[in-house]
Amino acid sequence: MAVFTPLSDAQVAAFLEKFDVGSFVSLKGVANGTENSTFFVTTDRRELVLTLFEQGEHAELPFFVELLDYLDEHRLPVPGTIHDREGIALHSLEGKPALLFPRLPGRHPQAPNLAQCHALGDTLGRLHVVSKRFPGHRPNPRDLNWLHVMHHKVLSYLSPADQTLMKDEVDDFESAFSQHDELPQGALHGDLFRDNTLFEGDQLGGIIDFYNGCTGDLLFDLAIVINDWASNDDGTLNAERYSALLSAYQARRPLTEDERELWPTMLRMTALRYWLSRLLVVYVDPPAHDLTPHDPERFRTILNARIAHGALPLPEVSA
Ligand SMILES: Nc1ncnc2c1ncn2[C@@H]1O[C@H](COP(=O)(O)OP(=O)(O)OP(=O)(O)O)[C@@H](O)[C@H]1O
Ligand SMILES: N[C@@H](CCO)C(=O)O
Repeated sequence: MAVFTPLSDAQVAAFLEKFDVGSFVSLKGVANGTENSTFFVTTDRRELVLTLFEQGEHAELPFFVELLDYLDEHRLPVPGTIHDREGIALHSLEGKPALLFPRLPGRHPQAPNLAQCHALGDTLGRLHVVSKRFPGHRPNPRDLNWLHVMHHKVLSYLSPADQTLMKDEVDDFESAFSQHDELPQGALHGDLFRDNTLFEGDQLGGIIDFYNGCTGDLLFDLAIVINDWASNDDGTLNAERYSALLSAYQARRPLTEDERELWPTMLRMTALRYWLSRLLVVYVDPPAHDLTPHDPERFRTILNARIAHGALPLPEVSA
């Protein structure tokens, strides 16, 4: 149950009075989610989501508000924050930072079909086109520097073969990236897994959970998406989902020559990023709550598959 800070109906009813969203009708804690307390709130006018921030750098919340509002203004399907009557989005409730959002329609796809992959590729391409001009700045906290520093913390928990695998990969990434100029930059979602999207049928109703949002290599975001959305159970790439997603993405933003060259490396680097972050949660910095952590093995499998088979060819960009 991902409600770490319970709220009463009366508290939420009083909170809503600051906003022009109608009167409180009901409140329901949201069971999924692992980081923040999330509630579905119904008023006599609309459906809302109330999020209390339980962890992380609260100083970074204004960045997330600006990013969500910027993307919402550019007609991306994201929950732009709801501002109160004085224009303020970020509030405090029960001593925790609090944000109010529209509730977006849809469900997380477990096994995305090709139309859903196409829809996600198209929207991510549009998002990256507009996010290049986003004025905010938050360096990617899970970039190669982070991998370099943090992988040392988990080595002692790994088999000798996995230690070698992880060290060799980080060396390879450093060597590959040092041979290229800076890749195209912009704002990233930073964690665009299936469970951070909402679909109604084949229609993408929303992209949520921007709390890994940052600025950096756009290719990093795309590689995270491909590893989660287009991997088979054995970690190999699923050619149909891969092609549907990347064709749609590249119709909006064709990859540059440097990005095409670094693509197989970026797929491996983002696989290792999740292998490592999940290992850190299991061994080094377990959360206070008892929710089951995500399985690190999944991303070791994906990494090994990328090493064994490389990336599939990128689809041709139609002129
Ligand atoms: N704007 C929204 N519209 C509809 N549903 C939402 C919205 N925001 C959050 N949710 C629902 O609440 C759940 C938890 O939200 P969120 O992913 O932001 O929480 P979290 O604790 O950061 O979780 P995670 O483990 O994914 O990091 C989502 O899986 C989704 O079902
Ligand atoms: N999407 C992340 C968890 C949330 O950051 C993972 O699958 O490890």
